[in-house]
Amino acid sequence: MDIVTADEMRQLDRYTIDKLGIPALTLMENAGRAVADEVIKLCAVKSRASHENTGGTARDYVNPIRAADGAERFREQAAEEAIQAGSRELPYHSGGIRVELWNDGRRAALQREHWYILVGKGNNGGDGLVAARRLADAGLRVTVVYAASPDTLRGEAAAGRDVIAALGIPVIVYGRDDLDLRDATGIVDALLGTGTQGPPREPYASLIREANDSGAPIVSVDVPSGLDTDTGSLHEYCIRAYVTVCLAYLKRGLVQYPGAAAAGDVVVRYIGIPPALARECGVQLRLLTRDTLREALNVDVSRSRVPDGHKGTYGHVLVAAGSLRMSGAGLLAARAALRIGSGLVTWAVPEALLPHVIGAAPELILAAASTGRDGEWNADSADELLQLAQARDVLAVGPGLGRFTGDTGWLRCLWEQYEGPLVLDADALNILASAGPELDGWKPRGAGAVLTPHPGEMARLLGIPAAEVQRDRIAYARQYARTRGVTLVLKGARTVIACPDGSAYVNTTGHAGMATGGAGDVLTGIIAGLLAQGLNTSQAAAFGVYLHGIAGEMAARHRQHPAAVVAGDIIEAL
Ligand SMILES: NC(=O)C1=CN([C@@H]2O[C@H](COP(=O)(O)OP(=O)(O)OC[C@H]3O[C@@H](n4cnc5c(N)ncnc54)[C@H](O)[C@@H]3O)[C@@H](O)[C@H]2O)[C@@H](O)CC1
Ligand SMILES: [K+]
Repeated sequence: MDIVTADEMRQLDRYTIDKLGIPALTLMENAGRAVADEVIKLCAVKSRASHENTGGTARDYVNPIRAADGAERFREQAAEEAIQAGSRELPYHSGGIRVELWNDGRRAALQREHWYILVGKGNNGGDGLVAARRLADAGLRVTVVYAASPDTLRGEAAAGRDVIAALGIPVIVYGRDDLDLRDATGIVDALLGTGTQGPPREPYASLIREANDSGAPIVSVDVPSGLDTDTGSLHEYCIRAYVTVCLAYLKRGLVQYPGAAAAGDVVVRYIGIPPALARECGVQLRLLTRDTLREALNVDVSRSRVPDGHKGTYGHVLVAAGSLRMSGAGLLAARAALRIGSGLVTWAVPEALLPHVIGAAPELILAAASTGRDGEWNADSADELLQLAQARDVLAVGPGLGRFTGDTGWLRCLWEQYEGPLVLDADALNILASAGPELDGWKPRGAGAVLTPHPGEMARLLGIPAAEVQRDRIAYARQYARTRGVTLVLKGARTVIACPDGSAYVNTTGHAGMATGGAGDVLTGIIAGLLAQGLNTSQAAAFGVYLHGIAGEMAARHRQHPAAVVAGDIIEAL
């Protein structure tokens, strides 16, 4: 699934209308139909909820986990339906008549619904007007609320306005007529879409506040009004949607927090814009799903092993991590590299640490590196590590490393002289950050490097505040990956994987329970282990992040609560 900016969406709209000749009105009709479909589905959930459990809300019946990885689940569900629809078994051949209008049983429930359709003056409002008409046809009570005088609507939206008037659907003009949303059983937010410029101005801001305060479930058209479509940050006034019906392609703001939370469940609907168009037009950002891994990244997600393989077939990882005070970080990374299927894993530690870790994981090969002051790492160990690394397929550096005198030169030596792929995490990233502009003089790496910063480390790498990184995670991750020629994994909810060629992926697996000490060290080990098994840096980073999240989900099920998950559980779930 492709993810676009508002600007890219406008270009794709224009191309579809001007070059392919699909009329704008057709796109708008499809968009409005998609919105009306979701409203009717929501009404069905609500009526089932009140039937099954008086006092329950619709929210109780929608699995909240869907919000976290909803897009993929929805897609899988759609695929299942498509397979069923394509079944070769013919359902009947009686020559009977099937009437596919609104079925009467459902109509009775729908007649109890009163939905307010909040309409802005652009095309987002136009989509809302189509939805209003279709919902009225389905039997719902519908009131259209214009944010601005209906005379200001133009083009297709104006055509929608005229149909609403001709049908006699009740209309309120905000500011001119009284609005009371207390009897709303639901609200469609068609105020602002991808054409939004800056924070919502009046009267949009007040309408957004009133809609949120009403407590009625809100279905947003395309994006919640008040969301920054390109970054996922929220303006002061922003709709809190129950469902967002996103049109044609996912928008960036819907897949990054806090926008992802404001959007509720996101449903992406086809409206007539060819799905392949985004990629043909150069869009390089995708949601990370099994399909993406298979099709865009060419990853064998079934992880098949050759029947006559031996441990050499699956690679040898060298992990340089852990110190006297933080030996566990190195152990977690090394164990994860084993559990993901590496043939062999060597864990290198300062000599002083070695006696303490013997036997910690009998499957590991241990190697001693020369020890510095207080038993920590020493800059002299670079040559020893290079020696060890020569016979190994990947070098992972950083978890629990600590800082030491001469560490910049030490890391530069590994960066420039080790010929295999590198994975850098934690203190290795802090060393990079402190190298500052000196980095420009480091030789580019042939075999590539994967950097796995959390927002704080990313902020240090860029020399900007962490809050600024979080404001536009996708842009910062891509910019760094391109300029430094590395694969960058920006961790956090909805991890971003940015590749040196400009392509990038947004992950949806995992959960907030994985915000626990050592989870990042496990990810480092997973990525290193996948590299050792022959994946390239983009494949290993993307597949590693995806699997790490799935393992976290499995661990949460096993522990019966996300908060109970610890890093070691993620390794066991692998
Ligand atoms: N042909 C197309 O371009 C299609 C567009 N579609 C819909 O159209 C939307 C984009 O439509 P538009 O480009 O007309 O833009 P919008 O409908 O998102 O909003 C633009 C309108 O809002 C006003 N506005 C912008 N920023 C504002 C702010 N901060 N406060 C108050 N008012 C503000 C502008 O003056 C303009 O009138 C999409 O999100 C989608 O819902 C769909 O109908 C599919 C086809
Ligand atoms: K909207």
